Amino acid sequence: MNYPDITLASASPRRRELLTQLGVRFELVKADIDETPQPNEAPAAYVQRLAQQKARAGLGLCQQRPVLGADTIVVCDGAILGKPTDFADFNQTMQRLSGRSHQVMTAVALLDDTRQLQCLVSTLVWFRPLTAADIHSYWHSGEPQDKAGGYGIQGLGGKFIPRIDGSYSAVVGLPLYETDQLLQQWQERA
Ligand SMILES: Cc1cn([C@H]2C[C@H](O)[C@@H](COP(=O)(O)OP(=O)(O)OP(=O)(O)O)O2)c(=O)[nH]c1=O
Repeated sequence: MNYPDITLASASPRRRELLTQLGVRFELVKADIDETPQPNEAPAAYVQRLAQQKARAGLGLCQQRPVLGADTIVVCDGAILGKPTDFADFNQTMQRLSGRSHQVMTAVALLDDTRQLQCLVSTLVWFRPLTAADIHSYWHSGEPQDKAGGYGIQGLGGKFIPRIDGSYSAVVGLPLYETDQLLQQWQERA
């Protein structure tokens, strides 16, 4: 595939692996941004703003390549469930997700000084009912700590998930189909 060479503005090993899976040639920069939601900011607006800000922050650090930034959030009843701050926070999140469905939103932004392309992918994820023992042992596995919503579908967390409706790779952190489309669109209009 004829993709542009890009910069990935991300510290996430999952995003790196998914982009490699597509066969994209990229360099890495780490874009540190403030992830605080604005007052009354809707989840879809928030996740798109963060993806753009990560890409923008990367622009200053790269050598004239388009920069890709992405953000993933877990949304339940309109509330954004971020990375767990401690066990109490994680426990609350798991109680909320237990035995029902929620949304995972991933936004991707691809930009340089003159152009910007972006997409938003929303996936429904179902959790089976969780016991207190499930929640404790999952926390102590060490997996939830750096993950939006406190779980990883690609890891141990997958055993709680009987079904999804949408994009598996988007839940992990970077939607393969939509990212391919963005990169192709970028190249076509280069
Ligand atoms: C829901 C879910 C999230 N996640 C991950 C994807 C993201 O890496 C992380 C969400 O946090 P993000 O803030 O989107 O990303 P990040 O901080 O890991 O990386 P960066 O901002 O540098 O690109 O949670 C999974 O790995 N599996 C899952 O099932």
